[in-house]
Amino acid sequence: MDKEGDYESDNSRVNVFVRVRPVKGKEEKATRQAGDKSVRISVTKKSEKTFVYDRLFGEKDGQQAVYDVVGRPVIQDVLKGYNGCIMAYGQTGAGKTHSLLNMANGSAKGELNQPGLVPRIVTDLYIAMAADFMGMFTVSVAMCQIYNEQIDDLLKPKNTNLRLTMTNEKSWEVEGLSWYKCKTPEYLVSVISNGRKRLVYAETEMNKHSSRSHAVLMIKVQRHNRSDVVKKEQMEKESAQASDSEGEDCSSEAKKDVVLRGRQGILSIIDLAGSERVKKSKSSGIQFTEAKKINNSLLVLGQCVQALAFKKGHVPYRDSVLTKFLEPSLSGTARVNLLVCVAPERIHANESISTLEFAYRAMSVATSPTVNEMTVCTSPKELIADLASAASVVKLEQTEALQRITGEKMQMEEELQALKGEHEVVAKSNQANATELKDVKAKYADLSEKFSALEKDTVRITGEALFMKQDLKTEREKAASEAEAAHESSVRLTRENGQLKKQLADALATIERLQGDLATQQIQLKDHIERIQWIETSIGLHESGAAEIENKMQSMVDILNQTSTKIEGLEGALTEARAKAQVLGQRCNQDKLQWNDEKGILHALVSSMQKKIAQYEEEQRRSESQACCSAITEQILWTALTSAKEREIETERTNVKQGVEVSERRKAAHIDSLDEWLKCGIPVIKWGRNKRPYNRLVRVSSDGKFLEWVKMKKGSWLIHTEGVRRFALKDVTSINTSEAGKSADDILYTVQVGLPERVVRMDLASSKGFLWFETLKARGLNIR
Ligand SMILES: Nc1ncnc2c1ncn2[C@@H]1O[C@H](COP(=O)(O)OP(=O)(O)OP(=O)(O)O)[C@@H](O)[C@H]1O
Repeated sequence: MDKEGDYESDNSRVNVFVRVRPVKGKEEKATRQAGDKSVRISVTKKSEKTFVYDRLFGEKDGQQAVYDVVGRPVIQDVLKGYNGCIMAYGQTGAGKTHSLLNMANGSAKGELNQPGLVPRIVTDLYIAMAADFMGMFTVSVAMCQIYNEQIDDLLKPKNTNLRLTMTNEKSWEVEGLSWYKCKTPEYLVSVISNGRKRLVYAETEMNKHSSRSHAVLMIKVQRHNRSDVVKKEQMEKESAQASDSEGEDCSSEAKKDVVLRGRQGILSIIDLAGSERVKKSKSSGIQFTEAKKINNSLLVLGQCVQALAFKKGHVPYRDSVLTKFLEPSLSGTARVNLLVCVAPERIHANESISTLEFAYRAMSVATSPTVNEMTVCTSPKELIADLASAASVVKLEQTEALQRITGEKMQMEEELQALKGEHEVVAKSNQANATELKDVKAKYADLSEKFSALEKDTVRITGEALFMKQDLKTEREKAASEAEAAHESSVRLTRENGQLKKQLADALATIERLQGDLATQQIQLKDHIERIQWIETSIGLHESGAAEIENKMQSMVDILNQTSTKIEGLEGALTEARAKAQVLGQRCNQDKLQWNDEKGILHALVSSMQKKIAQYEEEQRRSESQACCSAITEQILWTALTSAKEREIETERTNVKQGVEVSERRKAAHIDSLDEWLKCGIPVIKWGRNKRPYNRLVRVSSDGKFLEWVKMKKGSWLIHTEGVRRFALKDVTSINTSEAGKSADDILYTVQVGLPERVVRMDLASSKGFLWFETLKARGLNIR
């Protein structure tokens, strides 16, 4: 078992790794990672299946992680002489090509930052070879695709429809497939990139760049051990003992009597086309045929894996070109790493489950990889030349390395020297500055001392000069008094005077000279003071920041002071405003009191008005009831006036009832008077909904065709001309009576006019009304 990081590969069976690519867009996920080896998948939300593999790569695992586990161990095996096979299997669009063939040179869109297994394998392969000095390596590459069950060479486009032929080792070989030797990784990558360009891709609904063929890349690595050289005769003896050994037949090459023993490993990297549901991929025409062939070959692959997993006697390798091609790997002589790619979306859950089941079965396929020994015949001369060239390469490398190291060392030394020089210059200038400062300070002290000494001298000399002047004055006075006092010694005195004058002139000259010296010394002193001031200024520059800050602080203090002054002013204004507010408040209180008074007056006014309104309403009620009384009185009068007529009507009714014949004249006279009464109308009181009485008059129109409901003027029995409602007498459907109360006046008359939907009711209550309506009825005026 090989160990890669925390993964231990198992060479006794196919190693299976599952990679779940990131989910696309906002699709719902059906897969869930459970640890670094198992994946859970659910078709519906309730059912969930768990599968365990050699390693699971989730969305966050990048290409390097996949390479470390799937790719790197296989390279080690191939370098040891085993055949290796890395195969990517999965539904279309699940990430097989992304994982295997993405090139570091960005030969396809979006590949640049995520190189897949192939470029990483190439790099590591050449690094491993360079580190193995005792090995002589030959790397060759071949590429082909299985497209519609046909094998085409990808490195030599004219080589199409190649045949698979059985080799001595009972495995299949692609006849006529071109192999290219690659001395450098750059060349190998460029060959692979060119081959990739010839792969058939198409855009489908499931994948914009869908592989339509199974892509096969084969890298053959031959390693001969420089130290493992045998003589031809010895080799022949050995091969006689073990006749099965692979290798070149050197018998025809007499001069090549030296044999180099070695090993050969072929690494096959297979990017299988993805299985697809035609319904989903919407493939049609050529793409439909391609999909059918792809699905069929993958089906046979599944059957082969199933047969191998269950160790069945027959494995249907020959049922498809793909399985024929894969037979050497699947039958166990190679180390096989299967990378199964899965799409995580729930819409692909069924396909993903089939893929995971296939992968799970593949884990049971047993392998027992064997080392491929091989020999190469060569002559001692060739061997020596190879060793010499290898040695020269190493020497060249050594020389180059030495040169490079020496160059770097020299450069570093130069840099060190330059740094040292710079350091010295800086140190010197520091020292010089310190010395200069010291000198200047000493000079300053010296000059200060001299200056104070000069000052003292000046004071002393000035004092002396004053004393001398004083003495001279005294002497003159003395001389004058003496001249006056002793005329005779005037000559002597004059002479003495002259001498004294001379002494005085000398003294004055001395004073003048001393004064000149003093002035010169003062100028020098001034110069020195200025110099010292300049030095002090330059030294004080460092302190200027502090001074500046102090100034700023001072200005801030000033601002603060100004602000406090303003605040004080504002406080004054505030006090003033408060006083004003107090005055206003007082005034407001006064106004409030006044307003309260006015409010009281208003309240009194309102209550008096309310009283007046109540009085007025009372009066109105009284006048209404008076009107009502007058109406009743009038009714009574009316009743009295018409009682005679009533009696006549009664008689008439009795006559009508008894069928008594009334004389024509009498009848006419009576009818006339009745007609008149009907037209005159009957006053009625209508009680409104507001419980108030309203005066109304019910009469028959002058043409005798209408029943009129006449509105009276408010509170009187005067007819309101506009308030007449007319109902055609022919429409009066019924006049009913009902007893509303006990007295005759309480009888309610309901006059119904028109159809039921236009019913107008006139409710009248009076005995006179009864008579009136009875008369109307008796008159038989169209009443139905
Ligand atoms: N692990 C991943 N990380 C990011 N993108 C991925 C990953 N796997 C696949 N993809 C993206 O998904 C898309 C389909 O991937 P890819 O072409 O490799 O699928 P495929 O399995 O080779 O499909 P087909 O069988 O149709 O060729 C590509 O755009 C690819 O960049």
